[in-house]
Amino acid sequence: MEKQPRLLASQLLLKNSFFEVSLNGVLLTWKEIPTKKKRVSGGIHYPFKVGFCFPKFHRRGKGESGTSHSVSVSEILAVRELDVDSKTKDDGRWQKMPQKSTEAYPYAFTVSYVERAWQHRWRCSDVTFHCLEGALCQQWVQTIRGQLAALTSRPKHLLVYINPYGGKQQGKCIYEQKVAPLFTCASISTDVIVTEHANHARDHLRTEAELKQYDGVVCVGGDGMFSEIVHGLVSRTQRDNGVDQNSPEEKLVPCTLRIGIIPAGSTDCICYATVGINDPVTSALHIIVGDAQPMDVCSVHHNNTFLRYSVSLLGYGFYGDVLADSERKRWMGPARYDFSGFKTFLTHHYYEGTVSFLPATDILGTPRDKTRCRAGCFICQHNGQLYSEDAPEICKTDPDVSDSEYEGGWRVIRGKFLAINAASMSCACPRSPKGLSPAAHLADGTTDLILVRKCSRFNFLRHLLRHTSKYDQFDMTFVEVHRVRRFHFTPRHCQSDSELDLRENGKRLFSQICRDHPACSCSPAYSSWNCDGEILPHAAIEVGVHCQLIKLFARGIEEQPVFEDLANPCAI
Ligand SMILES: CCCCCCCCCCCCC/C=C/[C@@H](O)[C@H](COP(=O)(O)O)NC(C)=O
Ligand SMILES: Nc1ncnc2c1ncn2[C@@H]1O[C@H](COP(=O)(O)OP(=O)(O)O)[C@@H](O)[C@H]1O
Ligand SMILES: [Ca+2]
Repeated sequence: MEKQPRLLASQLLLKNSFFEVSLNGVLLTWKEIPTKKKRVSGGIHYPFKVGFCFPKFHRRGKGESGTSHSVSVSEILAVRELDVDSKTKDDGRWQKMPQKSTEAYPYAFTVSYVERAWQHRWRCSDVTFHCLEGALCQQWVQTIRGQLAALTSRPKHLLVYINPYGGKQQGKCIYEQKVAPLFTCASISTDVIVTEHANHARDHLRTEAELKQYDGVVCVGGDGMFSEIVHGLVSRTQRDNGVDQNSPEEKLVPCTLRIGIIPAGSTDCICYATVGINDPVTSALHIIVGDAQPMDVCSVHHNNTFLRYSVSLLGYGFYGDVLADSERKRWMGPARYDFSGFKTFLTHHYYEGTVSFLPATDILGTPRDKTRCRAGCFICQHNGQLYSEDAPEICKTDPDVSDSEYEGGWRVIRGKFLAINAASMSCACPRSPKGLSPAAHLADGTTDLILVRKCSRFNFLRHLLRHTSKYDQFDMTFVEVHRVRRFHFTPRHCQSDSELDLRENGKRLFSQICRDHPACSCSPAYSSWNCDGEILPHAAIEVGVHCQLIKLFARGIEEQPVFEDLANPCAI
């Protein structure tokens, strides 16, 4: 096969203007040639001259010499030659072209590329260049294709799971109308499974799927569906490597396949916090360009028995109660969380228990930082390396808290809590764009443990509302936050091993008591844990963070200085 040059430059026609079009292996650039200088090079290409430095991302500008655009080759989705025969056809696109141009420049190719739109959205744009000669047109197509083929991080074959009942039950339609056409455009082949029941995707991944043939797994659904994929992939990887998930101390083996999330759920917090928006087209484009974002995963155990993994929120008290209540209202769709949230806020239950945790003192960053985890995050890179070197788990003690004790580097806090939340990442979502722990990191090997102690309804409301404003939700006397590597929780009235199953017995018991005593303002002894949108069957749990156990087709939220909220920490 003829070797294609890496550098290519020609004068080509775009709409009704001539452009200097060049490709240098990194960027495709087209720059308008001022009208009076318009001429046709007749397809001669010449060595590319780099006279100025292009910015990293696609950019459009208008200088004295006309508009100029540049697109990173890594963000080109596809290139296709326009069929010469079709050019004579009477289709709308060609009708808009002046007759003279189409006749004079009968060969054309179209480049589809990523364009950045508002609020972290990505869109697919097309640009069509017209040439005088077929050979030149083909050379452009071949050269661009060659450079795309050299991008080894791009997936070619994907396994797709669709939850048809997630969110507003639009999963199938979203995939077919918005995502599949983009995959086809980028020559990605897929095997699609529409799930027939809960845990279908998890069990298929864990036992049946022939994973070797795929470059990634895509889930179309919400956080619960993503959680299924994580459980399937992580369990499969541990089984294949002979690792016992039941041992809380075991170091888990990272998964090699990346996971893509096409948001079609109710909260979509994992998608939102890793891409910056819950938008199916944006997510599809991140998959196509082959992005990779490592992520921490928490393992949750009860008495040395594995319960579940968590990637976003582990919440006891408020968020556990919201989830437990909302599960009975699935028919409401995403609005069930607003309804149950309001109801749970009014019940204002607190729960007694002991939280012990191993602070992550040997890392960069704290939960009160003003800096945020963003694309290319330095803290995640730094702490990730720290963990990969098997750093010893020795932590300094902090002598500053009256009701806490130290036990071998662990801190122990007993109290009455309205909420205990562990956020392994910010948990930003459309309801709270800054999230439960705005400074948490996606891949630093820690989780932010937020303890909200018993306080008045008014104060709790202030705390909740601060999740939706620029004010610091941790800057309140009844709230504390710790960046930890492990933690345990034991409810005060903890039962022995043959402990009651919370869902079956505990809830019934306490709701019964309260129904029998409607005037009683006491709180039930147990809440439940909300683990990425699933209820855990036990209240007493042990949690450990596994640094960068999985990878997503994402890159973290890209900086957008214009939209950045430089929060003023003044309290209301
Ligand atoms: C009175 C105003 C209150 C505003 C409080 C806003 C805080 C919102 C923070 C939400 C953090 C959600 C973390 C993600 C949890 C998901 O895993 C879970 C399951 O999501 P899914 O149904 O699978 O999409 N959703 C919920 C609400 O528990
Ligand atoms: N075909 C199916 N039928 C019923 N439940 C399913 C199906 N596929 C997946 N699920 C379950 O639906 C739950 C919610 O899915 P998810 O996609 O997260 O939507 P939502 O964000 O609305 O909760 C998940 O726990 C998942 O296990
Ligand atoms: Ca983390």
